[in-house]
Amino acid sequence: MTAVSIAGVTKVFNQGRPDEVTALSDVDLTVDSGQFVSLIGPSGCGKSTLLRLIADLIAPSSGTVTVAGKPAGQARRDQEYGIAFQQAGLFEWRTVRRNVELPLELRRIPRQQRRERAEEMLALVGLAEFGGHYPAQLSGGMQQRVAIARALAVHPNLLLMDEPFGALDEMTRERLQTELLQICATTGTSTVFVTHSISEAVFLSDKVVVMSARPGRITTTIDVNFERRDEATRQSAEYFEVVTAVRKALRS
Ligand SMILES: Nc1ncnc2c1ncn2[C@@H]1O[C@H](COP(=O)(O)OP(=O)(O)OP(=O)(O)O)[C@@H](O)[C@H]1O
Repeated sequence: MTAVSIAGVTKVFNQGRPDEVTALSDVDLTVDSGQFVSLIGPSGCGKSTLLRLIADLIAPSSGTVTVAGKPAGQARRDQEYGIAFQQAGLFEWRTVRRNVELPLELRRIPRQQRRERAEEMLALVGLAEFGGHYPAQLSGGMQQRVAIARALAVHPNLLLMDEPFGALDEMTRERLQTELLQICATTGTSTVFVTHSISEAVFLSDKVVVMSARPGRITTTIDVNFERRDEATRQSAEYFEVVTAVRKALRS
């Protein structure tokens, strides 16, 4: 089963105006079910634009975007995906639990069921004790975990993440990477993950998609087949080999 299929997609902003920008040109990408795919490339190469097209927050100028076998707009209406961005984007006046419940409220899920699902998701991200806290009482890493719990609350088949760990220190970031992999393995969620970090992309992904700027294109796709992904992986020769391959692809 294919989670995301992008075929011949071009995105031009401000078409026909002096400030016209071709953000993406003729992009093809397939994300298989359960696969973890990272998008990496220089600033302005269209990573966020590609993610926003998958989420149907913007429409392509040409080409097609299919999510879970449906046109992207239908997939959005059916809430086939969850989104987490660099800023956790929590509502300060809502408790952690009620932040996680929000997408369920929007779906008109009954209160009891909402509460149970929120507790389940908070346990999954290791925050079972913090449901009654307010976001300001949590560290940045904990807030990011709440955002992930919220994105997963509707049990989406697809998770879209735009530099979700960008604002975190290195140690917290590595811990959350490991947690995210465990969550994806437990839930079978497919993930499209935007990052600037080569090491993060390599550690997390089944496939690293390298992009170039002006116009944004996919230049190289690197498959990653580690048997395990743990602290030892980060020290292994095969890990450094893939890191080097991605770095070379980014340079060329
Ligand atoms: N709404 C918009 N209107 C006009 N131009 C836009 C819009 N959104 C993005 N762009 C342009 O499209 C190009 C790609 O932007 P995008 O944000 O996708 O890049 P990115 O790879 O995610 O960058 P970064 O790594 O810096 O976050 C850039 O040149 C940007 O200026």
